[in-house]
Amino acid sequence: MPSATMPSSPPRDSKAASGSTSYLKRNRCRPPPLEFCAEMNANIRSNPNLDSPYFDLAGHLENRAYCFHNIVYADTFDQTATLLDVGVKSLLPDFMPSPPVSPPRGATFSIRRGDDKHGLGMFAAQNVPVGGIIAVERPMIVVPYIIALQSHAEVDFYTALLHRLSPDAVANFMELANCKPAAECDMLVGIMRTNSIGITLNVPGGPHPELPTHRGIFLNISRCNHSCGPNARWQWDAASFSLSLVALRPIEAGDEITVAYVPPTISRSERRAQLKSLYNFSCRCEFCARPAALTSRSDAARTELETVWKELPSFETWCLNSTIPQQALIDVHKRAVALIEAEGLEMLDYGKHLDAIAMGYGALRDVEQFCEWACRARDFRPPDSDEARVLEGWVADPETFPVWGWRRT
Ligand SMILES: C[S@@+](CC[C@H](N)C(=O)[O-])C[C@H]1O[C@@H](n2cnc3c(N)ncnc32)[C@H](O)[C@@H]1O
Repeated sequence: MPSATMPSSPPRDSKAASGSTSYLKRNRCRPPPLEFCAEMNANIRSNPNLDSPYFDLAGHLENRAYCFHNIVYADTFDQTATLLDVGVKSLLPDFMPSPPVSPPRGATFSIRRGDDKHGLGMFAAQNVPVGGIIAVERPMIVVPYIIALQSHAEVDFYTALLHRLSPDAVANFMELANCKPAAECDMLVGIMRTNSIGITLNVPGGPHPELPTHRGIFLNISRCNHSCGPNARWQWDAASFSLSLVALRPIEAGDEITVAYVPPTISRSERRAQLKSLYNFSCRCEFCARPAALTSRSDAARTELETVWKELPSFETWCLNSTIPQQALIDVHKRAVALIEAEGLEMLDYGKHLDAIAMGYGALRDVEQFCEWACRARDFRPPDSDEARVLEGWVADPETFPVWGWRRT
């Protein structure tokens, strides 16, 4: 039953809003019932984001104590309300520094309704080049990815976290989408599950590799709808506690900005099943809407992209072993580039494939092809990035490429 009593106006000068911490009693972290542990263990072990194939809830809970804590920033008065493991909190700095990147001047996006009935979405307000920053945002709420208490307590945490934020922030949170039916969970839990984005904090996991992994709510970036061939990706910077939204393809003013909610290399039917179970929608992106005849080709292309790196010789091996055909490396990367472009999957190592092709031609002393592919690799990077500068230098003088002509013939 939905039961959240919303904090209508948390006092601005309250203890909560000042960033001080209040510790949850350790005895609340006692292991929950066995069936609950077994269910959590199975979920966490199979979650690729957590990389914890041996997760054990009881072990994770041992000595775990949480605190509420407001993160404050050097460059803004905004605050982030967090629920953190006490040990994790003790490792974070008092003030988070400014983000390493910032979006260009002027409005870069708007949040509005599109034509395709996905509810609200994020739309580009100006043209954005590949690698361009669309938005940079601090989270409003951060909680551990695994809150190691019984699920019925979750709503109490979210209510307490909202009490630590301004009334405007709370109102904005309450307007976020909720894809979960009331019978399944409380509204606050539904909003968290619909909108939170996985982030990793700058703390060691030690015996609990899942410990640094958290979920964050970002009021603007959480509005991005899903596409199975997204034109943008998230880039989390743990040092400044900021999330950037980066263009994967040139985006024109007015285009919808999309990200991938589920791994794009699984088949169309698996993607749709995951989206339905996690976010309760039937995907209507342009890739899902392709005619059925193209679906099996698309599934095969995505599977091939997932395995491509495993089947490749390393660049060094290819350089030094003349029995490996000259084109063996370059052709495989070119095929990957073609598949990525056809499937709209620039999020899958597109830049690394372009680099590898340029490097292959550099090792073969092919000036023309080297420059062509190094330019493509450069153009995929943000214009003022270190990577773009290095590639630019090689294009200007190919022989400065460190392994120029290394391929044995
Ligand atoms: C994180 S919210 C995204 C913002 C949301 N559209 C809103 O109005 O705030 C996720 C929800 O957006 C909708 N959505 C996102 N991508 C979609 C897609 N490709 N096809 C259909 N619905 C989509 C679904 O209702 C999903 O549960």
